[in-house]
Amino acid sequence: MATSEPKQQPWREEQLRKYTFKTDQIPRLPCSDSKVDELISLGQPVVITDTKLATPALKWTLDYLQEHLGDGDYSTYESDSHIFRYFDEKKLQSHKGYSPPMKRIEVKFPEFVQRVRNYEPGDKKLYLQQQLNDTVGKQIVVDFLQFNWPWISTYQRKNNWGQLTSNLLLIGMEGNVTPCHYDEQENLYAQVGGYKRVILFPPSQFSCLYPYPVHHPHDRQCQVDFENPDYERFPNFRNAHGYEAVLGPEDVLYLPMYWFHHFESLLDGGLTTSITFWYKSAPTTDITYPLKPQQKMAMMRNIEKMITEALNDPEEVRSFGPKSDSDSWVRFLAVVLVGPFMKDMVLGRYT
Ligand SMILES: CCC[C@@H](CC(=O)O)C(=O)C(=O)O
Ligand SMILES: [Zn+2]
Repeated sequence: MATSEPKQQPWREEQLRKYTFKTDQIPRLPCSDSKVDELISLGQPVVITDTKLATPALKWTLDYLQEHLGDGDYSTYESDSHIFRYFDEKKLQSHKGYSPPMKRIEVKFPEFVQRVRNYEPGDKKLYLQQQLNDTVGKQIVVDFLQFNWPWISTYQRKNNWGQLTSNLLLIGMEGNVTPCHYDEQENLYAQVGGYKRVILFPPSQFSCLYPYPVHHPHDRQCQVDFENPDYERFPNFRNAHGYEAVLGPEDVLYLPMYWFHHFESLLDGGLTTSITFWYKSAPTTDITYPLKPQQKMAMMRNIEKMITEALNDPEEVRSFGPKSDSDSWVRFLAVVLVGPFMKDMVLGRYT
């Protein structure tokens, strides 16, 4: 009997960036496997195959999209490096001195195509991140309506998720990195074109990942530079342990709310196309103790917001450095409540 040839891996190890932490594999299961339902209901990540979730989008090449997307403006980030760290433009107001490392521009799709195709080393890198809305051409609407909505609605219903809030079309250049961060919504992430590596960390590793303070423009984004970790400021990063997978066309990743994630388009892998399906989370019904790590993260966010609003002066909250000699609440809280909850909230983030 012919032995089944091990499936030829369509990418090479050297296409993955090298980091200091160890990782295990994210489970990869066919949608027919009942374990998929179990993992999603437990809020555990899983790569799901054979869903046909966004099959019509497999034909969304640059030429096809250029022909059918219409002449709307497309939100695109340009960066001097391969790093595309999200920033909240509304929070830039209270951080006058801070200039984010990338810029959001609005481009017509043909301009995006032209810049990507004529890219030369040294040019700014581009990452199109556009919400699919009613400005798209009718062929794209036809494709969109043919997504496997019955399948995805099953999970929305089974897990009591709220409404579908948005579908983001992501078109990235090879090597682009969306650095580690968390989101506050459930995400079924459809990989459509090219190969993307995803590295996840559970909410329980909050203390290893040091997200920016809530009022900072990089709220929810990790401060640790994975390519050059500062172990002085972020000693606990040594204990980070990730879960990873390389997503290919038709793979769907269930990315649970509050799970930290890093995405990279493979080196020398060409363009990547992905579509996110973000859902509001299920309402919290019964609070059981001990609290889940994601509930503690939500609590920390509320405390940080409360303190910042109460003090009404981000300077007082920003850091304990010698310059802020004010007897700030955060200093008081961090000294008085040195339990793990406050330590995780404060150390390496406000210190
Ligand atoms: C703007 C969204 C980017 C995406 C990661 C990536 O594909 O680069 C992500 O972080 C998510 O789907 O949550
Ligand atoms: Zn995200």
